Parts: sequence; structure tokens; C-alpha cells
Amino acid sequence: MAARRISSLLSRSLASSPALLSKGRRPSGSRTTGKYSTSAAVEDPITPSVKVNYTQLLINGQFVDSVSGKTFPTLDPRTGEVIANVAEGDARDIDLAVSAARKAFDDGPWPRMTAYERSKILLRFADLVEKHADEVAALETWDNGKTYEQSAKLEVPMFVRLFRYYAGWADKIHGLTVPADGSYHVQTLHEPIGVAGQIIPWNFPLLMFAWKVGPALACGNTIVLKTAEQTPLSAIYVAKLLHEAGLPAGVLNIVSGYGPTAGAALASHMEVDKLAFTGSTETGQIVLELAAKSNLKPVTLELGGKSPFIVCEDADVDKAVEMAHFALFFNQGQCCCAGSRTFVHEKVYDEFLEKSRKRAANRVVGDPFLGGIEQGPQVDGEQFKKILRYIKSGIEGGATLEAGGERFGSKGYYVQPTVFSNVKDDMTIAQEEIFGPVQTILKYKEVEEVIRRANASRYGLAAGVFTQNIDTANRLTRALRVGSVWINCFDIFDAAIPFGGYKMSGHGREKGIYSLSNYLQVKAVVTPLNNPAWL
Ligand SMILES: NC(=O)c1ccc[n+]([C@@H]2O[C@H](COP(=O)([O-])OP(=O)(O)OC[C@H]3O[C@@H](n4cnc5c(N)ncnc54)[C@H](O)[C@@H]3O)[C@@H](O)[C@H]2O)c1
Repeated sequence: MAARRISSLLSRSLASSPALLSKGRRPSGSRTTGKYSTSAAVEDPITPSVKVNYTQLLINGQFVDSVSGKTFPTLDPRTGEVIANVAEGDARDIDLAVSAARKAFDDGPWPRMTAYERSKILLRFADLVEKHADEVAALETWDNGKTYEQSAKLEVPMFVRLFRYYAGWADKIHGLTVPADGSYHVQTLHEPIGVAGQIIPWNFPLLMFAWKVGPALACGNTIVLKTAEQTPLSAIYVAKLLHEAGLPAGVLNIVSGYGPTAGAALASHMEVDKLAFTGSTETGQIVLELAAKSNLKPVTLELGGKSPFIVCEDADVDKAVEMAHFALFFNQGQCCCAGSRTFVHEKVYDEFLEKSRKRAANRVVGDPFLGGIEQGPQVDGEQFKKILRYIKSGIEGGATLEAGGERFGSKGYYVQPTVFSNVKDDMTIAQEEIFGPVQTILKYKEVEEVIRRANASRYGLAAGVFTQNIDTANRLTRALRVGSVWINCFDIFDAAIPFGGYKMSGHGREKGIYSLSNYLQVKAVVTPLNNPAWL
């Protein structure tokens, strides 16, 4: 979906479903402040009336407590209060889940049924998610803090689309007939890889589930998925729906729990055939080592970023301001590909800065369950404190604070939309992933200079280029060492478009046709031909 469409969808107010809000707590325009300088909209949070029905682990098609009997609280980012206590899986639960997935792969129907049958189950699942879209979106917003409009209008539809996309691939996966030298019939079989271990982060719990589970199931694999400890709820809910759609027991197992216990056990498990991870670069290095030191399972990694958003001298400034704002602030700035280094040509810098400052100051912050809200709270206290530390470092490092700079309100984990100008490449805020609503604006003069500076990062996930000159766009597109370049747009996450990083932003690609190869083995089969009619 084009970023412009995303922005306009989100700016239109969504009539919140009555099913999601407690009686007497309907959103009202008077509580939607429209300015971050007023914090009334976050002091008295709406109570979602969606019920948290599933909090256990899902192993072999059954909801079960963890072996230890332990639970951990998942918190509401609007208040820091407990939403629910969730079963806390550790290495013993990962063992049980991997055994179930192993058995389902080695002996079960999933890899053996026709691809068309698998595809029909995935399509039925997509229909069920659509039917329960209100509950799914409400759980996602409650656990993560992203706006309900975003969950309901963007992420649930993208989730459904992705499963339909991979349902479409299931019966189109096939090998080749290879014209080799000699009198042989040579073919390749594309086989499922086996048991996939998948570890996902908290910033897009549903979409990360879809990006990993969709292609793995379409290819006939079985799965153990570990959710992020901050956001376990939506995955358990949709996994239940997948079983209602006809998924055999043991094919998808969900373990909630912490990284160093459950996550590490999954990454190092000898019976896991493939690992897919999304999260920080530091944890990516840990899981890659665990995979290598155990059974050398192949690993796909989708890690951090510090993506440049380049505004050229010929850019339409108003459009560039809006797109750069969206590129950074979308999802509370909690995107691995956020346009977190806004490079602006010196000729348009002053105008761009003034308009960006105003745009951030007008960003609508508030309870994410209210209609018209653009920004909810950060996911948890740890991220909230980390962002405020980065803001302090920006101020102390000599950048100019143009907007925001503090917490928003006095409850939960809201941060004011913040803009820094006069940012220099060597400042911490220009180098490290802030993962929050903090825009850093840097000035440049020449195209060659901005290419060099944009590429001077350990990351290489994505880039935005804003120009009306096709030659400049082409020059930048090929010169930038990143996995995605968005020209005059940003954050286009269609199911068919591959996504992944260069350099320390990761290995491999997810989504699109490229993700299938993450979940397939290629087997070469050679048969001698006696007296062939032709070779
Ligand atoms: N690229 C992304 O999409 C993305 C997503 C979330 C966070 N991040 C970055 O990571 C930073 C920290 O966030 P985070 O703590 O949630 O990320 P993280 O990398 O610690 O967590 C991601 C996932 O990895 C698991 N994990 C953590 N330690 C593990 C270990 N030793 N072995 C196996 N699994 C482990 C977590 O439980 C979670 O499921 C953020 O501030 C942000 O910069 C990036």
C-alpha cells in the first residue's frame, strides 16, 4: 500500500467499534486534543472491552501452562498496568514445542497433503481473521500501544493479505528440469526445510507473525514461534483461529517467554532446521552464534536500521515534509526502517525545518483507542526511558531541539514528537537506533556528499529519496547500500515486495517470492537415461 494511502487512511477518523469500548467510554472529539501540549487525552484511558481469553502456551494444538507454572505480566503501555498474566515458557517448553513440531513434520499430514489443501486452510484462516478483525486489532493496540486505527485499517488487512498471498504460492512451488551434460534426467525438488524456529519482536507483533508464518506454512513446514515478551497476546489469538481453520495439531506452536531463556533455547535447539529472527542487531549476533554452535541451522535475520531519508533541492517541500514526518513518526517511531536520518539539501533546509517543526508540534498524541489519534505510547518503560536518554544526549551533544523533548502527560509511556536540527553525523542520535518519535535533521550540499554520508552507517535497511529529477533518483537508488529504496514514498509493505537489509541490518529477504527460499530445501535428483530420444 502506498505511503500516501497509508497516511490518508490513518488521518481519516475511524468510527471505533462499539464492541471494543466499555459502556460510556466512547471516544469524543473533546478528548482528542490535536496538540501535544495538552495531555488530557492520556490521563483517563479508555477500557477496551475485548476479552483476553488466551494466555497459555499453544503446543501440539492444545493450550497448556508452562512446565514451570510461571507466568509473566503483559502491560498496557498507556498506564503500565497489567493487562494479563501470560504463561512463561522456557527451555523445557521449547523442547515440548519442538518435539510437537518435529512429529508434525516427520509423521503428520501437513507436509504430505496437497499444496491446494494447505492453501485452502490458509485462505480459511484469512477469512476468520477478517471476521474477528475488531478483536485482533484491539488486542494489538492494547498490548503494543499503536493506534487502533492503524491496527484495524492497516495491519489487520495487511496480515490477511499476506496470508492470501502465500496461500496463492502454496501450489505454485515447483522445481526445475535441468539440462545437464551426459545421459541423465536431472530435476530439482523444492522440499520444505522442516521445523522452523521463529523469534519475533514487539513493534509489529501481527505483521511479524504473518511475514514468518505465512511463507513457512505455504511451503509445508512446521513451526515453533516465540513472541516478544512485551506483546504476546495477538499471536496466541490468531494461532487459535488458524487451528479453527483446519491447521493440524503440532504444525504451529506458540511459546511466550523471554529471549535469554525461551528464545535462546529455540535458536540453539538441535531439532530446529531453520531459524528466522527479527529484532535488534545485538540479539541477531547472539542467535546467529547459537545457531552456528548447535546444528548450523540456516538463519534469516531482519535487524536494526538508521535509514536515510534524502530530500533533494528540487523536492516539493510540503510533500517532502509530510513524507519525512510519516517515515519517522509512523508506529511511534518504532520501525526498524524508520527514516531516522533526514538529510535535507541546503537550498530547502530552512523551509523544510520550519514546516517539520510545525508538523511535529501538531501531531495528535493520545489514547490509541481514540479516533483521530496519530501517536500512542511507546511499547514499555524501557523503550520510553531509552528514548528520553537519547533526547538528552542530542541536547548535550549540541543539536538544536526544535520541538518536543519531553514525556507527554504524566501517565504511561508517551513521548512528545521531537525534532532536532543541526544534527552532525558523529552525534549519537545520528548513529544509533533511537526507536522512538525523534526526528534528526541534517544539512547537505552535494548528491555525492549525501551518498557518502548516508552509506556511512553499520546499517543498510532502507532509504527514502525525495526528488522530481529521474536522474537524481536513479543515481541515488543504485548508490545507496540498502535493501529497500522508496522514491517519493515510504514504508510500502505490500506482501509481494521483498524486505531485508544490507550490512548489519540482516541476512536474507522476507515477503514476496524471495521468502519462499528461506523455507525450502533444493534437492537435485539425477536418473541415468538409457537410449534417450533426445538430451
Ligand atoms: N528490526 C526490528 O524490527 C526491531 C524490532 C524490535 C526492536 N528492535 C531494536 O531492538 C532494540 C531492543 O528491542 P528488543 O529488546 O525488543 O529487541 P530484541 O532483539 O532484544 O528482541 C527481539 C526478540 O528477540 C528475543 N530475544 C532477546 N534476547 C534473546 C536471546 N538472547 N536469544 C534469543 N532470543 C532473544 C526477544 O525475546 C524478542 O522476541 C530496540 O530498541 C530497537 O532498536 C528492532
